[in-house]
Amino acid sequence: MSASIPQILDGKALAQKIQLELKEKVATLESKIGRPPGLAVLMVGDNPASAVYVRNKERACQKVGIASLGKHFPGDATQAELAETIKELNQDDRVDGILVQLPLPEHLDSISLLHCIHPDKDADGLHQVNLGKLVRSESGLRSCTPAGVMRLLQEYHIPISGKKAVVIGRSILVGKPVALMLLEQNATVTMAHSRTENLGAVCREADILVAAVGKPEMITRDLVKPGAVVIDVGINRVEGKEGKSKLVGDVAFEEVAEIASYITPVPGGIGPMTVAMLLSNTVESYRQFNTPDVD
Ligand SMILES: Nc1nc2c(c(=O)[nH]1)N[C@@H](CN(C=O)c1ccc(C(=O)N[C@@H](CCC(=O)O)C(=O)O)cc1)CN2
Repeated sequence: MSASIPQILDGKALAQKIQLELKEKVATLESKIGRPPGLAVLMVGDNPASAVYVRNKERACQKVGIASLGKHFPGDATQAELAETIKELNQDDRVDGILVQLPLPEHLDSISLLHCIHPDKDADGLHQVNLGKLVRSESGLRSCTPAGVMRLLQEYHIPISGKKAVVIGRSILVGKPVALMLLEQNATVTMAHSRTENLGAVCREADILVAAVGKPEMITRDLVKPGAVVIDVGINRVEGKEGKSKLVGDVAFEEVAEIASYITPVPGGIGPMTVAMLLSNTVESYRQFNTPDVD
């Protein structure tokens, strides 16, 4: 099946809708709980992209009524300093969600810091307990970008059960959890990566193709089955016209859009959904651990 007019999966619009719903939920819960939900984003150093994402998260928190209780550390902050701060935030009753903005400077061990976060406050869903729950299909906090992908597919009523899904990329942040979430919805999932032989043939099998490789416009038209649903998780800053920088995904959007049935844009696709799912996780922890009798 080929599709000449692909439907754009509008993550920006859906993220705004989710934020409005969360705002109402927070207003209702706050009157019962007596304080707003709190999210602590920990940022280390001055990575310019991270600074943009952290600012986006703080602005989104403000819109929804979540208190931003984050901290910005200098680039030479130590592992012990960060671990200590996370332990304090674990004990802080004003804080419902904690996240460590990635990537961290190279001298820090991100995995062991992620594991310092209490699993109930793990707004990023990257703690081993929450990843383990995902493996078992138990309810728990789910990582934000993969959860955003699934929510977008759900919103557009895209069938998943029985479909062939190919995920390119095997990171803990995106590739592995999104593959598990697609599997949970009964897709037949293949994970492709840098060592995959005949990547083109593997990709062309996909009814749902998720690109999470971090290589600008690597997925070209010849790698996509006509009629496929194409989800672009990549966010790459490249040089555009007149030396100005621009954002592109891992998918060559213009040419792939000619044959896809649905496609996510960059910007405006999965990026805003990541932030929406972070807020949703924070509000869910706030609700769950402060109103055990409220459904
Ligand atoms: N602890 C985490 N670190 C990182 C994550 C994560 O989920 N948890 N993901 C990415 C960055 N990220 C969130 O932190 C993120 C990336 C992009 C966007 C976004 O809204 N993008 C916009 C464009 C924004 C721009 O102008 O650059 C879009 O795609 O429309 C939000 C969050 C790595 N680190």
